[in-house]
Amino acid sequence: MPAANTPSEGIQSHTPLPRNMPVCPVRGSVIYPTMVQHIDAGRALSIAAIDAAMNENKVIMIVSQRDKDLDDPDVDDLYEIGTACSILRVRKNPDGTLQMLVSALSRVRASHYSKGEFLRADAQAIEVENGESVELEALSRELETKFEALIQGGKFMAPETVQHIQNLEDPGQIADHIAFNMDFKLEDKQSVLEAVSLTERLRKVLTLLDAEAEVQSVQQRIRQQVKEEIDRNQREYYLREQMKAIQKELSGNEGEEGDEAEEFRAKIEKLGLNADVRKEVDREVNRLARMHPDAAEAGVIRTYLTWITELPWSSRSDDSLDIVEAVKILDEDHYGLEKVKDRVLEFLAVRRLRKERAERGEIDAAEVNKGPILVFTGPPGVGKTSIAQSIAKSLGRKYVRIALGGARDESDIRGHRRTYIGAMPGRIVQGMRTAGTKNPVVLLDEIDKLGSSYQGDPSAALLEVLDPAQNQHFTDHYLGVPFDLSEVMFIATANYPEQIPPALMDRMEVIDFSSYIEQEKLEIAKRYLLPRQLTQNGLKGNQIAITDAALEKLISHYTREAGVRNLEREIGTVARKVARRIATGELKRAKVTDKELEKYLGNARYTPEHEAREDMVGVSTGMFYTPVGGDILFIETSVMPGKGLVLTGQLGDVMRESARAALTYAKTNSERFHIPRERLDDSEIHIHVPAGGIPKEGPSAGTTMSVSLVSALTGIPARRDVAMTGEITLTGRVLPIGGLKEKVLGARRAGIRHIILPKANEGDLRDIPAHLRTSMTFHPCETLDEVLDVALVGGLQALERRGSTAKRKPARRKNDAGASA
Ligand SMILES: Nc1ncnc2c1ncn2[C@@H]1O[C@H](COP(=O)(O)OP(=O)(O)OP(=O)(O)O)[C@@H](O)[C@H]1O
Repeated sequence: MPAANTPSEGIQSHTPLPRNMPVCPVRGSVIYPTMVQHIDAGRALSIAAIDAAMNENKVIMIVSQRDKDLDDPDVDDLYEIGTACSILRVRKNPDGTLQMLVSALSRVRASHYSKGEFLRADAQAIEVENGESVELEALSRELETKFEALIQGGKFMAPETVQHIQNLEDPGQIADHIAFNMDFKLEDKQSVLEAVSLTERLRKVLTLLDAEAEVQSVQQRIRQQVKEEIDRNQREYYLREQMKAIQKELSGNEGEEGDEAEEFRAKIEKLGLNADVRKEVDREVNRLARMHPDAAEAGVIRTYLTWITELPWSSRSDDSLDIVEAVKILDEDHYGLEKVKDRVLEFLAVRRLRKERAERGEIDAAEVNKGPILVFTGPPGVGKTSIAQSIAKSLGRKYVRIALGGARDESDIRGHRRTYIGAMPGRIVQGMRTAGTKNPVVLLDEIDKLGSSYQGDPSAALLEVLDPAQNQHFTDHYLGVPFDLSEVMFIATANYPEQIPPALMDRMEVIDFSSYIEQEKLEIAKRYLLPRQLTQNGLKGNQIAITDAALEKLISHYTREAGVRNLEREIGTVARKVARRIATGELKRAKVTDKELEKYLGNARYTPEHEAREDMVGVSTGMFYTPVGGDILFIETSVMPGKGLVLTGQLGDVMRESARAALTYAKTNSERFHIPRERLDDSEIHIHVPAGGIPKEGPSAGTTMSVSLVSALTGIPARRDVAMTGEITLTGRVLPIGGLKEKVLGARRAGIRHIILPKANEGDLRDIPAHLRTSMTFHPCETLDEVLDVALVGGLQALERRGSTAKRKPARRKNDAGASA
């Protein structure tokens, strides 16, 4: 410890320092011994201190204030360690501020500050410890190397400063100068000043340089990355421009093709594609941009991109789930169909509740659309398609119909891969394009007409379309990227639900539409079809009146259908003809009565089948069902000399088997029915089912055949007012059949009042409108004996009675069908 207050380092080490000196606080910087520096002073407190120092021995303590924002620092705001400086020169600026040039003498520690007009300090020079020389040497070399590396690495420092530092020899000075010139934080600079031991000071500066080097390398890495990115962009831009120029040269036209890719890019930008899809699509655009516009491949890509840009990737319509409104719309567009409407409304109500729960966050949004797919089944023209349209209308959604009839390959649903010439997306994606939103109502029409072939089963692909767990990522082969179908509401239609592939059926809920009876058709015609046809044909309501009788005749004599499609067409024809007569001035208004119908539509096209005129031997009345509705048919049997069973009338295999079963039954019961053995053994039995060229199939004519056969063999006539249906077994049991409702409606239309049906079908009678049910008599039967009891004139008793008379004379026959027997 020196006895006097002698500077321990510095240029004027011989000059003793005063024990008390004025203090000039500085902000944000630290001055180290041996430096010569300009200091600007503007604050009154600094100016006063400088003045005082000049009047004393020109020594002043320069010290940093801890907070550089303080204008008038107090004693506690100053660091304890500062630098004693000798003032070399002071210059007064015109604005009253001072500039002084100081030479830093020594690190000093203030043991006490006092504040008056300015600050003063009792300060003591700090003895610097040199430390071990080898270590010092090592540290000092390391410091020089690090500093140089930093400068080499691009750290900016004025060249003359760098040179000055490199010329210094004293390690302490080197450390000080580096600390002064680098942009270290104030606390770090102060800590270098406060480091009393030289080795500690060097270590501190080394650490700070290390941190600086770290920052520098990160900076460099960032710079490099930015540069590479810019380079790549520039390179791509440059290449693209070159390519455009080359294409322009080759094609001789003004760069349209480059613009084409740009146009696609702009459209794609707006589609809201997810990242994966976007990547794939961008790749195709880039390929297109690189290609000659006339190249065949370019055409393929162009078509692909057009498809992509026209699909609804993110646009959707808002659902309106207002049930009251839905009821209104369904009623407005459709007569009757109460059960169907109820089910549709329930379905909408469930959706609405689910949507509300999803909005409250109680269930996942994806759950809203879950649930069975509705499938509307029933004959053509009963309103399946049009009610689906009304559902879309009431939901405020777009509507598209996708025809599935005849779809035989997987590619019909899923499209062809783009490698095929003329490849196209499948019907689903085509439908989505037509819809233009991602949440339309999609009607999958005729789902029962899906075929299958060696090229894959379309129903498997359809399964994916309808499965909520999979259809979010439905992949069409042509698009090659997933398309989200999860928001679509699918509804299917089918004429024959039993022909829907079972796997699909599992996911569906059947809503059955049955055929209309005459009365319903009349109402639909009056309320919906007629007004619509009038408008379509430019007629006003008062220009034409069609009487109810005319409409009834139209229904019975000009159409034969379960629905009302042909009826509408025929009404349209009448309306058109009337319109023509009005337009030519021939008429002002027309009244169409049933008598006049022929004038407009020509001769009646159908004569409805009516119950037979009388009870006949060998002729029984059956019922059948086709897609156009139910009707009756007659089965005739005649027995003549000869051998074997002859069946005519375009009968299918199953129906032929029914006939054989009926014969076997008759044979096994021949004794009971008093049928002579020789009549069975030496006769040709001919069963004929008339009614033109209509092919007939199915087991349900079993009872009718048996009645016809037994009647022909026994000579007991069958009742004309009884129609029947039912499958039979060899032992004479009666088994259930399908389509009962349609069959009964058909029979009723033909004027029949007694129906024999299998006991097991009794429950189906519920589907028949009550007013029809009460006006008819139903005979549920379990055995053929019961059937014969109802169907034969006189019932089973007649058979037994006949036993006593048969041997004497054959029964009198009333018709020619059995005449030759
Ligand atoms: N109950 C009804 N009320 C009013 N109009 C009806 C009703 N039922 C059917 N129609 C009308 O009959 C026509 C045919 O109906 P639609 O096309 O919906 O039949 P469909 O059952 O879908 O037949 P397909 O199975 O052949 O597709 C439509 O114009 C429809 O508006």
